[in-house]
Amino acid sequence: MAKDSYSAKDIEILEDLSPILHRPGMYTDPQNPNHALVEVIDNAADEGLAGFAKHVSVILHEDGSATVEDDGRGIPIDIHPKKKVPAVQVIFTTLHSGGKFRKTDKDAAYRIAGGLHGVGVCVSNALSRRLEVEVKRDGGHYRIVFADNGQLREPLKKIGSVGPRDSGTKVRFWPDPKYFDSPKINVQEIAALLRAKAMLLPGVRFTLGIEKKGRIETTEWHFPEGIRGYFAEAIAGLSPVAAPFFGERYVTAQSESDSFAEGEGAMWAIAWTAEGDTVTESYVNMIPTRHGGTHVAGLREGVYNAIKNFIDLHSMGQRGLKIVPEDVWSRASYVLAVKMLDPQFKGQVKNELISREAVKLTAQMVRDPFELWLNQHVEEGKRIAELVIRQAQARSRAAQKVERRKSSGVAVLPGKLTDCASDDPERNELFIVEGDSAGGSAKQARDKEFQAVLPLKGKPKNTWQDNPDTLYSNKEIEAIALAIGVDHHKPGDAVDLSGLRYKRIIILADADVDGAHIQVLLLTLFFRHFPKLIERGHVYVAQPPLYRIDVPAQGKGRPARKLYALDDAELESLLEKLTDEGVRPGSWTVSRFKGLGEMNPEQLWETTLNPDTRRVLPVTVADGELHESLSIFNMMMARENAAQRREWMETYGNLVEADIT
Ligand SMILES: Nc1ncnc2c1ncn2[C@@H]1O[C@H](COP(=O)(O)OP(=O)(O)OP(=O)(O)O)[C@@H](O)[C@H]1O
Repeated sequence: MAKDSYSAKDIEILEDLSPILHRPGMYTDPQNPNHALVEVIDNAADEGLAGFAKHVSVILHEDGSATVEDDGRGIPIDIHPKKKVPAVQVIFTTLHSGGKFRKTDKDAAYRIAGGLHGVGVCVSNALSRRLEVEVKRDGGHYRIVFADNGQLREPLKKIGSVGPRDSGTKVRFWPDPKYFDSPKINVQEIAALLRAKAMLLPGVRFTLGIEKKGRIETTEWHFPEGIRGYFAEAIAGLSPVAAPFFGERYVTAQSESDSFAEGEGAMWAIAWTAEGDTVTESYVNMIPTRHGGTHVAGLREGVYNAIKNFIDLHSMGQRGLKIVPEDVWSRASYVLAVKMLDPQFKGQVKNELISREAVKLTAQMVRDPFELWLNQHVEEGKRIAELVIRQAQARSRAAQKVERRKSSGVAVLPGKLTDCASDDPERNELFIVEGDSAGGSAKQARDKEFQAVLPLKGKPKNTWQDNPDTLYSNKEIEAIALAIGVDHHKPGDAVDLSGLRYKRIIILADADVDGAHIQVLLLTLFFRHFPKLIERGHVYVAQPPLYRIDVPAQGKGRPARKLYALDDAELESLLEKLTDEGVRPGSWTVSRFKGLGEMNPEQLWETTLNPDTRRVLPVTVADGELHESLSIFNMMMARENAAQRREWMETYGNLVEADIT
């Protein structure tokens, strides 16, 4: 349990404020003030998660302001040792100040929490005309007020006394309309959020009051049965083919895991329906992840493996019919709530989880209990399996149709291509890889089922000037065209893409100068001779990491970790973050990958190939901008444009960082 001597010394500072007002879009969703309110609610809920708050109340006032009150420990008000002002003032005015960084310490003020960057309420304060905080703790009732986008208006003052056990925080703020497209808080979204938090924290009462004509109408959410009651309401109206499967599993001191820390794990509810919409909700440390992420990928993986085993065990499979994860997943409705020490989200709005280890964590937690459940509920299991098999049949019929169409214009596939097993172009991916050695690693690491590899020998030709008639005289270029199944064309041509053999064509090159050159040459080929593939979003560039960081275990509370960084900037910020977490600088080892060939298959799979955990950049052009991109290519790639190119480099060259290692 987190310690309860939570005070100013627990509040650490990483950086000074102000960037929020310059670039609000980087810190908040400018549609409406919901995100600013959610940050305040998340803090109150984190007090509930840490075991202190029992009631969180939200009131939306008629004047557009909102109040959030909790009965947790109260924000510390003592003088901050570094800043020499009360901690509560530091928290609302200093970016990256908070009590949630230190995860390694078993008695840190918060171990598992939705907050992590120490940015949240600074955003709410900076984007407000006025913000008032009241804190009750240690027998005193205190108040501090900010105004005009985060300026201190009334310093912290004791305004009364309270009983020794009375504690908590109350924040009221008036969003500044000039930062939002609409100044109105979206009530439905807040209600859904509080409802979900009530399900995730069955011991905490959540209420939402709406002020109308001076009176407050209050709704309360309470799910004594937690996720069961909540999920039953969520799927009411759908008819699942079998009873929902509920489960909950966390790493405990006894069940020591070598990859995960005590308290990490997941809770879930899942059911399958033959038709209708599906419910798909996911949370990380009680933060809703509207766009899902790696934890959802882990649930999918765990559930897929369990069902596949069940189908094999009960000999329900059919010859030649392959079950793929999508068959299991497309009709699943679920609510998933994961707890982890150190989640990484895409951006401060936290809509999507990107922590790679969440895939393994969730899959591990879910798989065994689900297999067990299926085998204890064989009838239910069979009905789910039948639905999955029907999905697989439908998918395979659709793919066969495409295959038949394709085989009419038979072309021989290039000998260098290591193709995938699946015939379904909707799933399949082609990696165009630099060099035979990297090609070999990619072949070992890939999922043979849907990932094909085409290794290139050395640098591909610069095809900018090539005449379409002679394009294929270069064997490498011909191999690419044959593999993808689409003929070269010009912008604006009516192109038949029905022969396209892969939905994604991914350029995979080393993260160095040669790799960048190869990327440019291949992009030149696609932009110049296969522009439709770019317009339709089929071309991607893989982003293999440049660095690997091995972080040793931090006592019993935190197992050893393997982290990856894309470039120097990411490496620097990762190391800073580790230091903030309390990891001793220098206790980690950083290794630089010299090339793709240096990664072992498992690393290459995890960082670059696995769709759930890899990083790839889609190559896109905005509508109507293809011609502009082409003219830049023309300047860069055409032989006769050397003078123009030099001029461009003299003007913009300083913006390009040369990698000269
Ligand atoms: N209601 C509250 N009760 C107790 N402490 C609070 C409360 N609200 C904020 N705090 C303290 O203030 C700190 C800063 O909060 P803030 O919202 O700025 O960042 P965070 O929650 O740490 O991270 P994030 O930027 O991801 O939201 C918290 O870490 C916590 O220590």
